Amino acid sequence: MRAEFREYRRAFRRPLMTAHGVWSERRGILVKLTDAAGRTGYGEIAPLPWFGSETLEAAIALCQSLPEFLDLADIRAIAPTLPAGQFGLESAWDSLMQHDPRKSDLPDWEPPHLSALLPAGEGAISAWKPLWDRGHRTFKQKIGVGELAAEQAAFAELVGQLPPRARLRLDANGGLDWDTACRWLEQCAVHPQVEFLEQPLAPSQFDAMLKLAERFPTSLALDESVATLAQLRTCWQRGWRGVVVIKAAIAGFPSQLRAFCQQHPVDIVWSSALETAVARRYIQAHLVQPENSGNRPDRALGYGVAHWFCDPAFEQDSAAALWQTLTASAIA
Ligand SMILES: O=C(O)CCC(=O)c1ccccc1C(=O)O
Ligand SMILES: [Mg+2]
Repeated sequence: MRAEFREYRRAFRRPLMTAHGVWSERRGILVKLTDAAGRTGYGEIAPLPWFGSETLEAAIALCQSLPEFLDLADIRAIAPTLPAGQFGLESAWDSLMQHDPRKSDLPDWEPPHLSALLPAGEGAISAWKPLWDRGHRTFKQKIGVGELAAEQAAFAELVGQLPPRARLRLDANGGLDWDTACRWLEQCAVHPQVEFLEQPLAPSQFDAMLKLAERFPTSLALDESVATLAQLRTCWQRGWRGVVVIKAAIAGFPSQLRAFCQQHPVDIVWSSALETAVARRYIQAHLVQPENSGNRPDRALGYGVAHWFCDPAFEQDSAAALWQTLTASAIA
């Protein structure tokens, strides 16, 4: 299998504001595998170092270290310290092996609906209605970005406006401490539209997160704590039975993730790492299936972030066309 790699770098239309700071462009790598018969498979390495994956530099070094002609053993040997690399190479391999040109690779079941990401703070108040009118029923808002009092005032206004059957996810990206997490959960307790509070505390605060989950009625979700399959395994072994947000693009080998999800009744929310359509299509076709979605195949997908890139080529379906636009940035 001949392996080629091209780097990409594109701005978002609007930056993602989280407790980690402002993120305004995505960098990553497209992978192209070609077999002796000329069949191709594409994959994407989309690292998220602030989330716990490898850096782009480490991913580039991986691409440079792989042989030009590789087989499955070379892919399986990619170190667990390179989870986005494991995903990108194995998904490219799967795409080549499983691609049947007579068949669409779109799932043959109706996937759960998409959660729409709202701006942080009071920006959400004018943003939710047009999204509701477009059919979104689940929303997500970042918290822990600005000042607590202002964020809680905006939250109260937002939940006051949302129809009772709307669902709202709050995502703190690990930016709260015990006291502020309690103050948020007190607010959430009186607003049944809140589906869950995502990653209130830093991943190092696992035991405190278990305690919080016991103390308040609102569900908690882990995200940064379960960035990779290895972390998901550890949290499961340590007793986490709440929601887990899975960003498959940085979680490691998709085959192992699939096996884990089929063997354990995990309450999964599949979520974007703001990857391009290349990884997104693979994830939606090969992972977001009822049999891989633990006990809750009805959770809205964290993929309501389409059109996040300025460059429309990054949202389109054809990996081959996107590959062509990146000719100038081949990794030698
Ligand atoms: O999960 C979603 O609904 C949207 C995706 C999202 O919020 C996200 C996107 C990129 C990086 C981190 C996160 C996050 O969940 O923290
Ligand atoms: Mg999150």
